[in-house]
Amino acid sequence: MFIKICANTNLADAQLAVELGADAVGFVFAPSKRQMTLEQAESIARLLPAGVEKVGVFATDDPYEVEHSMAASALTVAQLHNEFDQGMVQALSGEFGGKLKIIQAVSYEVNATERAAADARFEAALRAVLAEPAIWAVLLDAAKGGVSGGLGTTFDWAHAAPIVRRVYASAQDGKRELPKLILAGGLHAENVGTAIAEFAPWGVDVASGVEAAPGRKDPAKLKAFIAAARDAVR
Ligand SMILES: O=C(O)c1ccccc1NCC(=O)[C@H](O)[C@H](O)COP(=O)(O)O
Repeated sequence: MFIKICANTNLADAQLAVELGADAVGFVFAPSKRQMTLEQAESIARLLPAGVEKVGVFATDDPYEVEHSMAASALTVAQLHNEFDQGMVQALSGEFGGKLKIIQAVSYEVNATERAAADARFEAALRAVLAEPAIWAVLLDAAKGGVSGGLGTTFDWAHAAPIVRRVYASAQDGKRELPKLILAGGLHAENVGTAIAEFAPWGVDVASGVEAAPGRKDPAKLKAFIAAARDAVR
């Protein structure tokens, strides 16, 4: 199980996540109460072990902003947290010779007034992302009123999981490996086992559920989350 601890804002938290067994740590460049500058993230990322993925989280439609940040830093993965833009993803991937690991977020709207229409949009977005070979992983997250990222909100897993399974099954043509599935959205130590049982994801991601306050990790929550995620797949 790949475990990403997102929205780090200081070296001590990122190092603790790594010591406790996180596979990836994230830094948010998107507008957020946990927003970092590239320079701040870089000063942390370059002190972390080589095997740990250092994820930059962007919400921009400018591929050059992402390209510049990724090329000039110790970051190893770009997470695109805005709506999927195939042209941007292909341009970005092309700049790195197809070697850049790109995570694309796809959000499930929790406050939909028209559930069927929201489901159709979610399904179409997921289908489009899975069809794009430049995507390394898709991150499922919750959205409220079209806003997503670090909300600490879960979504209706029992409703969404069959949609996700169906889209993955129909995208599978046996010719290439599909983007990996990373589950996010309101996860914490007490619910991550259930979430893993529902979706059988390749990885899980958390921000709010391991915090003492926005941008500051709670060591006990962090430890419990990583242990619970690992236990769920033993
Ligand atoms: O974490 C943020 O504040 C954030 C803000 C804007 C865009 C993305 C953001 N985070 C990206 C992540 O990968 C989070 O871990 C993910 O959204 C889950 O967050 P949470 O529900 O708080 O665990």
